[in-house]
Amino acid sequence: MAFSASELILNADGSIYHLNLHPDDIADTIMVVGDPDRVPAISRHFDSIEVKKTKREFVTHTGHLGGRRFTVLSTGIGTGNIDIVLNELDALANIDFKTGEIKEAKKSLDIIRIGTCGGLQPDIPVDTFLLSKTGIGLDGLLHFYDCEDIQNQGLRDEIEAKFDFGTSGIRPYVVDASKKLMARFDENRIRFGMTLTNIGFYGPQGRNLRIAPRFENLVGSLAQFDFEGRQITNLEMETAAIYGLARLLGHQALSLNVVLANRMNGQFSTKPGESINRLIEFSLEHITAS
Ligand SMILES: O=P(O)(O)O[C@H]1O[C@H](CO)[C@@H](O)[C@H]1O
Ligand SMILES: O=c1cc[nH]c(=O)[nH]1
Repeated sequence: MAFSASELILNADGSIYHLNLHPDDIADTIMVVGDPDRVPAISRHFDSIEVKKTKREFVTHTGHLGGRRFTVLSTGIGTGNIDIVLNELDALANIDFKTGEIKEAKKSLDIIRIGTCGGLQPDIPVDTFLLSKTGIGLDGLLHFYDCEDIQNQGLRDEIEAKFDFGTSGIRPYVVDASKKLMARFDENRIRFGMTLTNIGFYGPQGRNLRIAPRFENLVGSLAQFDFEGRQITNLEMETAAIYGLARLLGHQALSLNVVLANRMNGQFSTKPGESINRLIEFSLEHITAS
């Protein structure tokens, strides 16, 4: 049955509502970044750029590099936007916009985040590259979907047992990265870790400028969590939702982040632009290797 106009929303030119893209505008490998300015910082490495489209914070460039087609797309900040981006990317890949029906043969996209984060462990210096083996979401997005079966349930149960979020209603969800994409980064220039995704940058990441966070020493207790020798390494605002929605929709996802803040020793990178450019070059080297 075809989707109604209120569910699969297309613009007058037939493009998808928020991303402003047509199905042909995206490649099968998509790099997602938070900051719209990071899109040209990546596409400047392409041999050619074929598509440039923008709507709100969603900037998309599609082009070729080393004979292969890639898309880079900005999500803006937060998991609310990830809900839009992942659902609309999947619609572009797997719904026929002419008939409004789901295609019989499904396409699986490779979705790779290239982002920034705060580090949680004292021995992970600023400017380190981190690959998220697992995303832990405290933001709640995934609970609006039937998500039990795709979770790392053992780790989720341990987190639920160790952290008491009281009557706040916060319920963690835990999803692993794509093993296929992770295998491309098996080398010692990037550290593998567990990433905690939350709904904000200040209180939800335990920062206290002028409003005291509800949970005292959230960052300290997250840093001390240990599950079979694995620790929570970093905090940011998208990874767990990307992992969860990608898995639910049948796509492969991986998140790579550079540490800009070390929350344990109070440091912030003195060269954030340079660090993110280094992560871009490192990521492209691996993403474009066949
Ligand atoms: O640099 P990006 O990719 O935006 O990622 C991080 O930076 C933003 C906060 O400053 C959040 O989106 C967080 O996840
Ligand atoms: O501390 C930080 C740094 C970058 N991005 C985040 O979400 N948190």
